[in-house]
Amino acid sequence: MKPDFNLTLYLVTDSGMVPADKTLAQIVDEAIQGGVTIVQLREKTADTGAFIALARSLQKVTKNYGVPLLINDRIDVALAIDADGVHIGQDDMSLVEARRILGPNKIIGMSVQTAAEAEAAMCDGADYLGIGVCFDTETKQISTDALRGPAGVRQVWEHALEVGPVRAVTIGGVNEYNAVHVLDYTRSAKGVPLEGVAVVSAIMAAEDPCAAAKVLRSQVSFAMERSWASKQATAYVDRSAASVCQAAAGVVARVRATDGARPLVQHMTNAVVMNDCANACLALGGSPIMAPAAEEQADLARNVSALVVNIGTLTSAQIPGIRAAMRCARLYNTPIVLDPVGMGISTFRKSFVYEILRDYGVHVIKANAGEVASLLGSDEVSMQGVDSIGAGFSDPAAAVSALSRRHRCIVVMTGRADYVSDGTSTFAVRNGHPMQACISGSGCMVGTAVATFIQTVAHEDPLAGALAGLVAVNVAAEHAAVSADVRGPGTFRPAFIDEMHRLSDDILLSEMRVERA
Ligand SMILES: Nc1ncnc2c1ncn2[C@@H]1O[C@H](COP(=O)(O)OP(=O)(O)OP(=O)(O)O)[C@@H](O)[C@H]1O
Ligand SMILES: Cc1ncsc1CCO
Repeated sequence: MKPDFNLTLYLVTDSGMVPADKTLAQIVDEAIQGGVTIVQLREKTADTGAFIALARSLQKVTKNYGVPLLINDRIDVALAIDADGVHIGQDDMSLVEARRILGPNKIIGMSVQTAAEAEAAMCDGADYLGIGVCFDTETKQISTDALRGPAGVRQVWEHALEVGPVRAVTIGGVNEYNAVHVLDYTRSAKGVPLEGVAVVSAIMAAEDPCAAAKVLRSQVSFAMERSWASKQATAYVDRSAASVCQAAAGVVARVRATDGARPLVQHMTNAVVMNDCANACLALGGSPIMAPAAEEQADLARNVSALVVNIGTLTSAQIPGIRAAMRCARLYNTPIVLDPVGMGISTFRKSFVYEILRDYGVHVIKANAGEVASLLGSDEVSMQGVDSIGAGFSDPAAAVSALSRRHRCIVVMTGRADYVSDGTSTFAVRNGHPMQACISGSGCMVGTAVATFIQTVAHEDPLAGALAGLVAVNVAAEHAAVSADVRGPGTFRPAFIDEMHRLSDDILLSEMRVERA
């Protein structure tokens, strides 16, 4: 009988990464203790005799734990040690040939980069697919025509699911920082996840392979059981406006009730709005920090409740800090709110936003209509600098829900009317005041407010968290605009902060104007 196998955490070995004071077998032993569920021995240069000896030494370890051992490429080595199976690439022996030699009781996996390769491998009887290359690595460079990043992996995976029953992992640059993003992002439209991730250097090159495997295993479990994408998969609920408003008011009540335990909101934001966003965060019940240095992100990240990434005044000097902040946020599963300010105005901004969405992923995109159009690759809405101009989308609800589905995140689109979507439920929000458009940064403050509130429900109900932030700011603006001492934008600005400070969940619930879109 073919052995049972579990693809949750798949280790591919690399002898070149073994330090002088250890053996490959020791590393594999430690990695299995940390949670590796299947091992592939990959040796590109070893002579046959040495390869077989190494395979035997690993087999002692894997057998001890009941973990399957697969041999990369070399069917002869697999036969010599009676391994559990083989993993073959597109340039190796054909799958049909391998199956003929190994028989029905061995596991045969195959590397695929395209939908056509996946389909062919399935038709030839592959037991699982290794879909890659997810991210470029030193050991594997993606071929120029292959699809890049988690979006490309998702496309291959969705096609494979249409072909028939299939099991798969993704491989290429996956590590403890991006595993949850990769697994969330690659879920099929119907929510079916890959079974796990395959890693090389994240474990092989780790100082402590057992600890590295433990973190990776817990990240995979998080993606399977606790992340919002995992819940979306089981409970795709189309919600009523009343229920989501109630939930949003509840979020505001929770944040404002936590005396002394304010959520720490880390901002990598623009120089124009930094001060306003810090004060808005405080007024709403959060605790702001603007810490841009790459060097301090690891120290800070453990205590951060939410991260805002706003590219309004992006410079290349800021990029390493933003990358470090996002990496750390991902490790702790901290919600990330992206404000792609003015992204359409330059290739510089656009390519950084694409990098963010590909390499880290975000929990919320907060953008005006021009920025949403740019993200969708649509020319329906134009920008002038950082402002969206014109009448907006003819079907704004379709635009936000398409963007939400594409990036598996909540989308908040601001403007005269605002729209919020989780890809299944989409709402129009009719609060706010034209005076908001007369001050710079009112959209950035929405991003801050979303981050301040979303942390309490980040992976439970991010739609309610995002809505809470949006309506809190907009209802405060309505109050501020009519206060006696406001005579124009200059006096509106401090009154706006005052009203954020005075806000209560009762006021919000009675004044929210939210409807299904
Ligand atoms: N005419 C309007 N009526 C009501 N509310 C408005 C109006 N214009 C903007 N707003 C509100 O102002 C906030 C910011 O929206 P806007 O689309 O102007 O953001 P933005 O372009 O990102 O702003 P900025 O770049 O200055 O931060 C949202 O909460 C929105 O509801
Ligand atoms: C005016 C301006 N320019 C870059 S960022 C910013 C603030 C509003 O987004």
